[in-house]
Amino acid sequence: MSWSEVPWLQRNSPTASLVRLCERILQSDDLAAIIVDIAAEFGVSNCLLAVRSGDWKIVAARGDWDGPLPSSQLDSCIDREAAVYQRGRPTGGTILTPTGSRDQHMLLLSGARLAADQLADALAIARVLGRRLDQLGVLHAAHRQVDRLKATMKLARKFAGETETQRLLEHIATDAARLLGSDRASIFIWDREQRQLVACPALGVEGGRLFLPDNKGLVGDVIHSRKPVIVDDVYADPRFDQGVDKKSGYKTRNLLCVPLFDANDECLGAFELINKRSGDFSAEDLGALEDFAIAVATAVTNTRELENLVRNNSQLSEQMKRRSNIIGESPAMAALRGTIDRLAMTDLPVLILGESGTGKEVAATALHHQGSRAQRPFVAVNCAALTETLLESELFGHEKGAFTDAHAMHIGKFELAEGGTLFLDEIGDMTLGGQAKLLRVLEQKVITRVGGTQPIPVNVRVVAATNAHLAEMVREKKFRQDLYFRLSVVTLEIPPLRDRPEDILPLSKFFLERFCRDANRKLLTFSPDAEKRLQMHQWPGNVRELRNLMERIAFLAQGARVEVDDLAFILSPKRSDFDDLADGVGLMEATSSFQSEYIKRAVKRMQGNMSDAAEFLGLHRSNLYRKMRQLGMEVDDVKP
Ligand SMILES: Nc1ncnc2c1ncn2[C@@H]1O[C@H](COP(=O)(O)OP(=O)(O)OP(=O)(O)O)[C@@H](O)[C@H]1O
Repeated sequence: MSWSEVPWLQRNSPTASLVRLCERILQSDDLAAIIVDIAAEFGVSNCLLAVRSGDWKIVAARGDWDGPLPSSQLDSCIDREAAVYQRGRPTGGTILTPTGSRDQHMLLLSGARLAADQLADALAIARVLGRRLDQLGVLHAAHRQVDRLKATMKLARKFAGETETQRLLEHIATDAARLLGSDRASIFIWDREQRQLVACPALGVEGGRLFLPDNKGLVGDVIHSRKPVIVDDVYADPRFDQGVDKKSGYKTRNLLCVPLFDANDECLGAFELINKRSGDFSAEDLGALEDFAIAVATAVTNTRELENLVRNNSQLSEQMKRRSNIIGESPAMAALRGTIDRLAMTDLPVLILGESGTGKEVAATALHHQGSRAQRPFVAVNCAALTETLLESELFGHEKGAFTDAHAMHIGKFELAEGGTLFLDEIGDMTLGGQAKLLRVLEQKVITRVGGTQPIPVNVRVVAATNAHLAEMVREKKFRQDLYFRLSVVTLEIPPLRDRPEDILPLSKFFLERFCRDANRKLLTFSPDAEKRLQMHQWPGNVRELRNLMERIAFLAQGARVEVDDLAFILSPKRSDFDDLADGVGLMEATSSFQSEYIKRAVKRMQGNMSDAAEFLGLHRSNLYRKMRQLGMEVDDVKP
């Protein structure tokens, strides 16, 4: 049997047209058309669909309802779930019937020929209409949710491009208020350390930011309970903090507030909408704001991380810049600074030579920071610390699976230094195989990761350094001549500290100040004897030794002034000045030897000025000459 053969639908069946009407109602989503259809079926001039939303409101109508809606009768029908027939209105009979919809709709029919026996039919049709209204409600809510999610996704993409938290929060607030039909929106970021909430943007408040204690108000409640709130009348809610309205001069009526969670489910703060443009906030608004909050939390976390990175990066480069200050008053250091000034803006390869600890890396960082590559990375590699295979993967990187331990792809130092400077320290320790590979990259300016095939172009300035005698190594064929020429287009030579005594005190004071700051103590000074002692030391470990000594003094010295005893304890004669004295000599001979050496250094420090040297040694000038004669020394022996 087909549907059209069902007896209820046959022409002579009293129910046929009602069943057909039910069918049309259940298929239509046009409420106005449904109401017209119902009016026609019942032969009435007026047909109304009304909803109880606070007061009664007309949703759809056919004809004009004469007079106000009979609110109390409608209330009574809904509450009793009963339909009524009334006679006596000027237009004839009236039927009021509940639809049974979730949102409490009533169907009203009125017409001259409307009879009491149509009540049952009207109630049945109203129930079918009620079902359809519920279905349409769900459908419309789903459509609205899809639209909102689309809009949220679009905004999330926009937020993802934002790099500053403050600007991001302002965009979010404006977009959220617009999307959810409310007057204002605010985001509260929870500063747990300070136990406060930072509201942003806080419109009407100077600076656009408002600081509130985190245990007050509805927002305080939301972040601690981790649950959202909807409040229809905030002034009737004891949790509401009226102080905010007083500060901003804005009157809050109702609000919706949801917590913001990051990916680890940590509460970041709260998101609040204030004053819905029409009516109160609904459960649907809550769902929408919660969806929106997910995108907001992700965007806020990302921007904050980015800001931290940028801050750390600029702190680091500031730190690097400070570290690249070349301290020293000797002519050698003045010349070095001048050469670096001239070289910094070029891309010429530079080879820095000097004993260990003389400041070769400091010179390399100064070259980087004073040049056009300063905003790009400075990457240092210690070539001595790496075997040939490791060096290759360290410099050029490797692809995943390139060798047994290559569990993941690894970016090499050349790629990391892109646009910046690569500092190859201890270049003299690189194997000949490593040198060949490095030379090829320097010539072609292209690298290939170990295990890879793709050539990757690199734009890197190379600065190399060594404490080895590279030219000698070239002669001995331990270092490739072609690489030597490529690296040493310009050579900077940093003299050992013992050959630039003018730098000892400025460096000592510079480091002592830095380490006193680190040790959180008042700046220490040197006694005149301590200064002399520092200047007489040979500094075999160069500036690094001096730096380490100052660090220990800053943390260990007990008085407010560094005395010679503080140094005697650290600058043990065994370790330095006396190393070069012959072993196994008698005390007299050793003493004479020490005195000769000491006098020689004093004269050298004073650049050959015998009066200054005598003063430095605490002797009268004539006594100095006498002493020298006693020791068998000639003036020409000691003059530099
Ligand atoms: N002229 C200088 N001004 C300020 N600090 C310096 C100076 N020279 C060296 N230093 C400091 O001394 C220490 C050693 O310097 P650096 O590492 O540059 O020496 P290096 O010659 O590269 O040593 P190595 O050959 O052992 O690598 C560092 O802490 C550095 O900051």
